[in-house]
Amino acid sequence: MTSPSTAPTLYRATYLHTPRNPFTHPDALDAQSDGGLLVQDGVIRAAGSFAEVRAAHPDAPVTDLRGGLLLPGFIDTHVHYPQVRVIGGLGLPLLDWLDQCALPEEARMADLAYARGVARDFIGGLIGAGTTTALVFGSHFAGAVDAFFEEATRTGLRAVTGLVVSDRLLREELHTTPQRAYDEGRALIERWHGTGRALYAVTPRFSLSASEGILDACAALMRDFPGVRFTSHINENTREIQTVRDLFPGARDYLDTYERAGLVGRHSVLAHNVHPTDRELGVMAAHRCTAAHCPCSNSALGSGFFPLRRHLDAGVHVSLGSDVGGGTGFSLLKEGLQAHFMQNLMPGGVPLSPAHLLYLATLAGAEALDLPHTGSFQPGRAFDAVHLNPAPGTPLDAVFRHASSPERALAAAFATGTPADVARVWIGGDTVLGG
Ligand SMILES: O=c1[nH]c(=O)c2nc[nH]c2[nH]1
Ligand SMILES: [Zn+2]
Repeated sequence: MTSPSTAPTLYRATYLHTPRNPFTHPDALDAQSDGGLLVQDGVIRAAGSFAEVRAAHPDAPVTDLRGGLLLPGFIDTHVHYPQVRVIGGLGLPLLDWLDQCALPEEARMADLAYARGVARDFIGGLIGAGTTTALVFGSHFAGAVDAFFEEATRTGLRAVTGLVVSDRLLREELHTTPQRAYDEGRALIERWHGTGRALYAVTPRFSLSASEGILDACAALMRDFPGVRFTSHINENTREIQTVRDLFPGARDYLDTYERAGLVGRHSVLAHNVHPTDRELGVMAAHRCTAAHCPCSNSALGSGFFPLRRHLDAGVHVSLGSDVGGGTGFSLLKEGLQAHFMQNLMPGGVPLSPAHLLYLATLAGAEALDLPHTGSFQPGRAFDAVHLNPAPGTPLDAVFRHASSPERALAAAFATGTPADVARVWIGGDTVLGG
C-alpha cells in the first residue's frame, strides 16, 4: 500500500545544479535566475523557470526563496565521525597527527555516552554546512556506530557508514580480529543497511593498519551482502606509502593491497590518492571506483597536491570530501575553493569553474555512492537542497544582490560562503535545518 500524497509545494528561487558532468559536458550547469521546483512527497516533480512551472501548476502554494541561492544538498564522500572534536590539529604530517590527535580521541568512543555526544556534534556540523548525504568513516567500536546510525535516523541525514576495522600499528584498544570484524560488521549490516536512509560501508582504516586477514574479512562481508559500499584510504602520504610497501612485499602497489582482496569495485571510494601510480589509476578506472579528493586535509597535513588531471585523463571518477578532522571543517564550499586554489597553484592543474566545483560537491558524490535519486534537481530525484542566504550587510550578500548572473553568485558562494550562510536545508523534502 502506498502512503497518501501530501500537497505539493512550489519553491521559487535562483537555483543552480549540474545535471551532467562538466568535465565531460561543457554545458553541464543549469542555472535558473527565477526558477521553480515543484516538490511533492519529498520528490522533485517539475523543474524549470518559475513562469513555466507555475503555468503548469497554477494552484500549488509557493514558498518564495528569492534573494539567495538554492543548490542541491552537498554530498561529502569522506569525513570522520569520531574526529569532530579534534578539528584543527595543524602542523603535523599524517602519521604523527594520527598518533597525537586522532587516535587518542577515537579511543574515547568506547564510551557510549561520549559517542552519542560526538554523533550529535558531528551530524549537527554536517547538516549545518548544507551536507545532506555523507560517506562517513565510522568508529572502531560497534556501539559508537550504532549511536551514529541512531542519530542519523533522528536527524534525517542520508548516511553511509560502518565499523572501522584494524588489527595492527594503531593503539591496542582500537584493534580487532578478522572474526570479530566480520561478526560485528554482519550484525550492523543486518540492523542498518537499507533501513530508512542508512547504508553500510565496509571500512578497513587503511592497509597500514590491516593484515591480509582483516582485508579478507572485509571482502567476505562485501560478498555476503551485495550492495554494501566500501571505503578506505590510499596514497595519502609518502611515509605511509613506504610503510605499506614494506608491510605487503608481494603487492604491486598500495591499490593492490585492496585489489588482491577483491575490495576494488563500483561501490569503492578511496580517500586521497595524492600519490598514485599510472597502474593504480588504470585499475581504478577499469573498476569504476572513486577517488575522494580532500583538499583542505591535504593542505593541513602537508600531504601534497592531488593530481586531478591524471585522474581525469585516466578516467577515474573523482568526488569531494571534507576529511574532518584532518580537514578543517564541514563546508564543501571551502573544499571547493581549496580544490580550486590547489589546481591553480600546481603545475598542470585543472582550471576549475564554478560548475566544476558545484558538480564535485553534489552530483559527483551521488555518482560515487551510486545514489541516483540525489545530487541534482532533475525531476524524479529527492528534494535534498541547501538555501544559501547570507545575512544583510555581509560581503556575500552584497555580491548576491549585485551579481550579473547566477553563475557569478555561485562563484562567490564558493569563494566566501560559510555555514553561517546556510539558511535552510531539506532532505527528502523535509526541512532539517532552518525554515
Ligand atoms: O586523513 C586521514 N585521516 C585518518 O583518520 C586516517 N586514518 C588512516 N589514514 C588516514 N588519513
Ligand atoms: Zn580520512
